[in-house]
Amino acid sequence: MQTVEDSASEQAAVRVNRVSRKFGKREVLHDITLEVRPSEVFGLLGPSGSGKTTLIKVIAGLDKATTGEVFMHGVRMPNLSMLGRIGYMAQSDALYTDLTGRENLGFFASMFGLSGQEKKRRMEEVMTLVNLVDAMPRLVAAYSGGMKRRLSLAIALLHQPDLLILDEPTVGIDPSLRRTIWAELHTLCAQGTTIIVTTHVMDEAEQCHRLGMVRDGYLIATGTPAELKAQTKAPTLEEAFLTYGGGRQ
Ligand SMILES: Nc1ncnc2c1ncn2[C@@H]1O[C@H](COP(=O)(O)OP(=O)(O)OP(=O)(O)O)[C@@H](O)[C@H]1O
Repeated sequence: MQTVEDSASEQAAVRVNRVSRKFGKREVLHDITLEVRPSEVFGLLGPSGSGKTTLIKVIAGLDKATTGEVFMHGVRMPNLSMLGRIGYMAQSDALYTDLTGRENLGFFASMFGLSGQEKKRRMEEVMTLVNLVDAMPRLVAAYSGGMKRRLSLAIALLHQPDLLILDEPTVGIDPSLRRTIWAELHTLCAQGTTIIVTTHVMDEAEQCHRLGMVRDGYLIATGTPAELKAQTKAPTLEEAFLTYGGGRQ
């Protein structure tokens, strides 16, 4: 049976409804409600330790809210078929370092149910995207930090997810490749992918369609970068953040 909440959530790619998360007695997410619209890049902006990773883990179904709920296209999460439509890239790379890049990709591609020509084609496509084709035969142990990030991103994209959740995807990646990756995120978005990305870098936050500002486990503001600056009369997002967070009188 559908509840009123469920039907309201159908408009949103993701709806987070009054989510709190406690670790022991300590609450690190406080009553968070937000909506991510289909085909937008939604950024979660906040300093280290503010709760961004915890929130996206709850959204991705990797962690459970203590109270509250998450819906994806109106379906209450976690839901097995919806989980298969999510691509998740964690902050620390979950890679097999004693395998090559190609072997890592092949392993995850098989896990996602890809096989034959399609598997080969997708592996080439995602590695071209992150500029790692030449490194495919090399052991991941010999990759730099940035290369591992790019391989992790390639893996998250393999099964063409509807919802891509990226935890600080461009840490350790040089500015020119960072631009390429952001351009690709916008292309994916234009093709219908919804993207949630965490960042504490202001110039990346500027590239998101909408932002949720997170501080000390509270969602302190949501809006487009332009709206957030206009509402606070701040020239930069950083100043807007400080204004919302109570850092400026
Ligand atoms: N498994 C856990 N057990 C206890 N506390 C935790 C756990 N995971 C996260 N926390 C705490 O929750 C708070 C939010 O952490 P979280 O990793 O979500 O922040 P973040 O904004 O993603 O930070 P960063 O940008 O450094 O990753 C922190 O105070 C952290 O210590």
